[in-house]
Parts: sequence; C-alpha cells; structure tokens
Amino acid sequence: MTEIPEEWLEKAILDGHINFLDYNKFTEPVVIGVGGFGKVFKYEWKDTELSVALKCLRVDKNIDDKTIKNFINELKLLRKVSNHQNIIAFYGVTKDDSGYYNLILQYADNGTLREYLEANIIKLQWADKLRIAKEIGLGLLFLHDHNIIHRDLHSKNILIHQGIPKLTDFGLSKQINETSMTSNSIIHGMPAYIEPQCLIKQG
Ligand SMILES: Nc1ncnc2c1ncn2[C@@H]1O[C@H](COP(=O)(O)OP(=O)(O)OP(=O)(O)O)[C@@H](O)[C@H]1O
Repeated sequence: MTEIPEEWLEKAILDGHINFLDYNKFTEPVVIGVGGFGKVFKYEWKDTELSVALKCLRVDKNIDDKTIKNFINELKLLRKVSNHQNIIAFYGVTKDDSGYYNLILQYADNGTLREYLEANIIKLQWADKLRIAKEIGLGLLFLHDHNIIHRDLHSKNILIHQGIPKLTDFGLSKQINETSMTSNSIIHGMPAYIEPQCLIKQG
C-alpha cells in the first residue's frame, strides 16, 4: 500500500508515536542555516531552558514528493536512534504559525564539524581529534546496530555540541532489511565522500 508521507505523520502524532509540541513553547528564533527542506532556526524552548534547532518542512507547490519523503524518513529513523550521545537528540515535531511541520532537534552550539575544525584547528590536540573520530565511530556503530546506514556522512552532517560530535541529517539514510539489501544500486550523497567502489560498480 502506498504511504502518503504527510498523512503518515499526522497519524503517528494522533496515535502518540511522535511527540507533538505547541509552537508557542518556542521563542527567540534565529536563522542558523538552510538545508534541503528549508530554513533551520535556533529557538529557546520555554519550560526546559534548552536551545533547540527547528528544521522546517516548507510545503509549497514547488516541493517535490522526494523532499517530503526524505523529511519523514529522517523523522522515522531519528525516533529509533536519537537517544545515543553521538547522535543528535530528537524531541518531536511542532507546527509553526504558517502551518509547516518542523522537526525539533537538539541545538549544537559549535556548529558543523567542518566549522568546528576551521575555528579550532590550532587549538585542537591529537588527543581531541582522536576522541572526536572515536565518538563518530560510536555513533555509526549504534546506527549499524539498528540496521541503519547513513549514506550521506560528511563533515557538514556531523554537528558539534560542547565539543562532542553528533551525527545528523538522516534524510537519505536507510533501514536495511533483507529485501533492500539486494535491490538498491542508486548512489546517494555528496560526491567527494562517496566510496570509490560505488562509482566503479556503476561504470
Ligand atoms: N541541530 C542543529 N544545531 C545547530 N545547527 C544546525 C542544526 N541542524 C542544522 N544546523 C545548521 O543548519 C544547516 C542546514 O542543516 P540541514 O541539516 O537542514 O541541511 P544540510 O545538511 O545542509 O542539507 P540537506 O538537508 O539538504 O542535506 C547545517 O549546515 C547547520 O549549519
């Protein structure tokens, strides 16, 4: 049966599978980035004193089904794995004043790994770099233990919060099961980070 992504989301909220939070719980929006789904804002979450990142799915007439599917895919996978220290925390969804759904994510205060390395390259010791590499590995291991492959891992999809790496951006990720193991040969992700073997096999 074909699943209509937005209907799936509404049903999951209604059935209590996804935490839905009132948009008025979030204050002081600041734009922090723009991604495939739309703008990303930093907000302060009243009641918790946490900063959060709201990732908006801007559904206008130009949006394609693939973008909505990636958004829902990210949400489904985050639900399963976001309780690991090296994966961005996922708190639920909200609907903004324009009626758009937003993912509510932990705010990473040091930005992306790429930005963090650029800003701290002189200060960082080998021990820090090794710890970061090890923690990225732990995040990946946790994904793989849940049969999830990220498929778009690069330095802009790893965020740093208080010096700790957090894997993010699961839009292209995939839950592996027996049927999908053999059937998918499409290449995804940022070209510079794609495993060379994948390109050879395509040739
Ligand atoms: N949780 C977060 N904490 C801090 N900054 C974030 C967070 N999520 C996203 N950002 C910022 O917003 C930018 C865009 O994020 P997003 O994940 O939507 O897009 P992307 O990875 O650039 O694009 P795409 O979704 O198309 O792969 C990031 O590069 C980062 O700078």
